[in-house]
Amino acid sequence: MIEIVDLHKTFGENKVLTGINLSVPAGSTCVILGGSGSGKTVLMKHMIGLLRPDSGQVIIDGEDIIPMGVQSLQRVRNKFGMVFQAAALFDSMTVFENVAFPLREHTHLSEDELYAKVRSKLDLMGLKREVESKFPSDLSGGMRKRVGLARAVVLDPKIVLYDEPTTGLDPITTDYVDEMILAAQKGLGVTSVVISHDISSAFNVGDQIAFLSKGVIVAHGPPEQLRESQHPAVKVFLETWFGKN
Ligand SMILES: Nc1ncnc2c1ncn2[C@@H]1O[C@H](COP(=O)(O)OP(=O)(O)OP(=O)(O)O)[C@@H](O)[C@H]1O
Repeated sequence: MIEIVDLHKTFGENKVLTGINLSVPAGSTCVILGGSGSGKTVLMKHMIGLLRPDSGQVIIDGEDIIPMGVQSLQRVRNKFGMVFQAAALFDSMTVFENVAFPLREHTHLSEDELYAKVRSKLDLMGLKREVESKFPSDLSGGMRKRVGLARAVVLDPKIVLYDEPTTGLDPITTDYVDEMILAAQKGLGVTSVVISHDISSAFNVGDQIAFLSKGVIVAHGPPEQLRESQHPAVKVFLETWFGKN
């Protein structure tokens, strides 16, 4: 579903990506793990065409998006749902209207159809009817995340990108969010890319983990395989978690 081929990106003197190769099969969840400033967000922005590389290819669902013009790029972007670190909900809208917003913008569904669609996504995220009329400020951080995720999948995207979905959350809420990511994968069959520096969460949700260090992916594979990696950057990073257990 996503194929990154020899991707390079430099900002001034700062060589951020120096030959990224990554393949994310349809229906799988790939976690991109790496330290602060290692280029995770820059890599994700290339996947939706928000940044243009110096060289390399970004192939989404069989199409290289790099040479694309604005219209074609927009068509490909419609295949994506995004979940940001801050849930980025509209504070002045109810939960229902937040989740309905992309449908009102991009479809011509009747109110009944729209309600059914919103309800099915809220169900998927375990959000009950009484939550629909609440405002984001009335919800806990974990609930806001779930509403954000319901909104991200309401247009039935093929791919969902999560930018540090568990940063700043307590361990129980983090587990909740992990479950929601898995629910979206299993319930909707989406392909997911999760940017994280949360090792526990990465091992919970990832079919594949790609470890980014100094502009390249130095280890990539199922979680158990990553744990065995002998790459020094991976070892040091994982020891901060597994070393304590
Ligand atoms: N638009 C930009 N212009 C110039 N430099 C940028 C730009 N975007 C990112 N960078 C630089 O690219 C590097 C990688 O940044 P990026 O945000 O991808 O890191 P990250 O791995 O997501 O880190 P974190 O986990 O802290 O969010 C940093 O040195 C950052 O300063």
